[in-house]
Amino acid sequence: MNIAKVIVDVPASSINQTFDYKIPEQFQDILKVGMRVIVPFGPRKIMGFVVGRTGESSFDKLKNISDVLDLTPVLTDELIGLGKWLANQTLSLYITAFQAMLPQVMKAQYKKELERVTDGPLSDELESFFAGRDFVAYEELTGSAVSYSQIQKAVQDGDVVVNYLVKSKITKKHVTTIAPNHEPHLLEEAIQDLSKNARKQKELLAFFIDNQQEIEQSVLTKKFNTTSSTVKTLLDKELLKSNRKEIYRNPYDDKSFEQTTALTLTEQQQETIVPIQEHIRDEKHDVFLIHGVTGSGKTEIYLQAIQDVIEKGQEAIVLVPEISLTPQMVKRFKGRFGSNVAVLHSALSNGEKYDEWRRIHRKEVQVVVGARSAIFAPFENLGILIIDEEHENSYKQEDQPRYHARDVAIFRGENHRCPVILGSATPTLESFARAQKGVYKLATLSKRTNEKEMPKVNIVDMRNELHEGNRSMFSRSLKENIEQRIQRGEQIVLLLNRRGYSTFVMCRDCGHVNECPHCDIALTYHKNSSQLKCHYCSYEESMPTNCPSCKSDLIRFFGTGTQRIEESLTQLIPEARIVRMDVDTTRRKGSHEKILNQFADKEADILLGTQMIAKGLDFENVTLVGVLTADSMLHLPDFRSSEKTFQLLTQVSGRAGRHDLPGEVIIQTYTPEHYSIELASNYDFMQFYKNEMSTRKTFQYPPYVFLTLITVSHQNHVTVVQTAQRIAQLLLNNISNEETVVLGPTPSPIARMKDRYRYQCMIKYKNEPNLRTLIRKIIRQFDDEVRKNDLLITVDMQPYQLM
Ligand SMILES: Nc1ncnc2c1ncn2[C@@H]1O[C@H](COP(=O)(O)OP(=O)(O)OP(=O)(O)O)[C@@H](O)[C@H]1O
Ligand SMILES: [Zn+2]
Ligand SMILES: [Zn+2]
Repeated sequence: MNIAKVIVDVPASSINQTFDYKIPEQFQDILKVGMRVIVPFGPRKIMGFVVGRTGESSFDKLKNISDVLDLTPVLTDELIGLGKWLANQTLSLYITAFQAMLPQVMKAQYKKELERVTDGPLSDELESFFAGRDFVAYEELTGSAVSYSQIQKAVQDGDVVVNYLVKSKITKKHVTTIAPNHEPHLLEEAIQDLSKNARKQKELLAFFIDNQQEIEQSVLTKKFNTTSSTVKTLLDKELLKSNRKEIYRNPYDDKSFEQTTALTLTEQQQETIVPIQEHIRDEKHDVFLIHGVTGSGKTEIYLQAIQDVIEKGQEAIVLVPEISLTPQMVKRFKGRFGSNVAVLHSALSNGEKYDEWRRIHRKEVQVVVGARSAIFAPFENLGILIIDEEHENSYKQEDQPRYHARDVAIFRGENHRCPVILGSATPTLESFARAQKGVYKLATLSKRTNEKEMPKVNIVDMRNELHEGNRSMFSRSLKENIEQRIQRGEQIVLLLNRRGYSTFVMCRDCGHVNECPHCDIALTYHKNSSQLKCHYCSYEESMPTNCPSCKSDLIRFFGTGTQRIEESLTQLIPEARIVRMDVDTTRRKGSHEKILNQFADKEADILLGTQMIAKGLDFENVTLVGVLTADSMLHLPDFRSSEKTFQLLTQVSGRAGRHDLPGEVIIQTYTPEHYSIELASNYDFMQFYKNEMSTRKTFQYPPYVFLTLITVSHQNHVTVVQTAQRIAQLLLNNISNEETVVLGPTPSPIARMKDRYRYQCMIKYKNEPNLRTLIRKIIRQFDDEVRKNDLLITVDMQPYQLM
């Protein structure tokens, strides 16, 4: 078995297969499947994953593995299988799938360097380039006096060689600790011997006479307001000793979480958890959909099911949407399971993510709570997988591999023979339809745990407000209610539904709109910097004073940003204390938490924000929720826009009256008669489900059909159109079912992005078993153009973002 099968780090479909390498003598005992290795590939050395070992190969003249990067496998057998499945499901490359399962820092970095291998003289330019060094980074060539042809010649002559290096980015964090090296009485003597001037040295020694334990060097120097050189002097004299050790970057101080214990479950919770517990006990797989209203105690069910799993010695993965990975959610898991929990989300630094991953990899924790990619946690004995807020779009990755975490969870649940739990107050139509058919097991929690009524929802028709002369963003009723709550010392959550909205700049005379020169989209106005920015390609320009088209100075910005709402709210209700939460105010690390703490400490009356305030938050003093414009999302070119509106309104309403004080919700809208708004105000999920299902049936959208989206992009408009047409034709000629529909090619909703034109084809089908094979075959025909001509073809087997 001295041959390794390796998936190499070359992202090209022609290389998407295993390559055989000989395992040299010195690695034969240590090399295991799932480890990363360095292998020669053409003239280069690159990273690869070992996915198998074998005794024979159909190739002779195998090259040797150059080096082994890991001491223990980073991919388990299960994850290797999962990676292959994922690549096939999403039509991506094996290497891309494997890399998606590991922390970012484990991706290899490649570097080229030039090495001087002759002692003899080189040309003058080369001598001064090497300047006495044997190795020089390849990048230094640019800007030097040496031409590429000179280098080429030196390489041909054998004077210089090009080395290809594989570097791993991984950094481990170390701390240095200091401890006394002698008994206290000896330190006492040492103090006597020190010169008068060595005041700091004496202080340090005196400290260690009383404290025999080790202390971090940085803590020590800070405590005595001194530098590391003082410490070094004492180390040199061997009075103190130092120790360097590796530590984990732990973004959470586990001790600071108040411990909680299991609550006595309500009757509905009990009915829900029993079958889940049976599945855990019997090691049986099934998917459970918990449809539970906001505040019905879904999280408590997760916690108690996980407790069972832990006691069995097994492991649990919990996915929560990125934006609800708030300190509140983390607190609930850390509060119950303490340091047995690893947390993975995007606000962590790459180093922190890597350290959390290693705690999982080394089996130092049994629970991981995280965003989408935490579904790949390298546990080997899973007892449960949970996806909270299963309707959230962030579970779908919008980049290769374009997977949905729900599918991965179910795949792993089958592997490990354990239950998968999907929870939501507003399940997706897809999941709910499966539960109705009995594919998933449905559990319903219709009541809040405290038996409180759901907050009453009032709809305000903003057209009436306009008729009666109120042109502000705030209806009279919302204004009065806000004032009343402030007087009572209660708090308010205000949601600005900003999707599909932006603050764009338009000329009032000629209607000119400032657009990005590289993308087909209006620029967004940013007040702080007085800049216009593109949200797709980060192009910027300063706010013009005159219209670029007609020179009029009546150029103004339109639309509604949270910042503007805050300003007009302050004018309207001067006594209101407002905290704002949106992408601008939460960019810095920790700011999210700071804003929420401020609000929890009642330093503000109003929490004003975008989607990110709609879920997960639980503040007992919030008695009013206001939605400023419920319909801004309804008219987007997306068949899910009604569903998303219903979900958002239901979620945000759930923030009110969660505790003793009764809650109320005010929804402002221009289309009060729309069923998703009306039914959300009655918390009528079932009716919404029925209405929406019949719409989907009429227009043939999921869950009645499957969709596949193929997008083509290129700088040249003609190339894009022709390629898209050819793809559409090939699809039409080869599909097997006459019910299958190929739509397009049509320009994508954003028809140009970053100077690239975009066209798309949509395939709607019920039964097309060979579609993946067919698409792979079609795309392979464009391989050359993709490689040489910078053509881009992307396939999404389960599109969510139709923009
Ligand atoms: N059995 C119980 N007895 C008493 N209180 C409970 C019980 N279960 C949950 N709670 C409390 O009820 C509140 C709501 O529960 P939880 O947050 O678990 O609900 P949820 O369904 O996850 O809510 P949401 O979907 O709105 O986030 C929490 O404050 C929780 O501590
Ligand atoms: Zn103009
Ligand atoms: Zn742009």
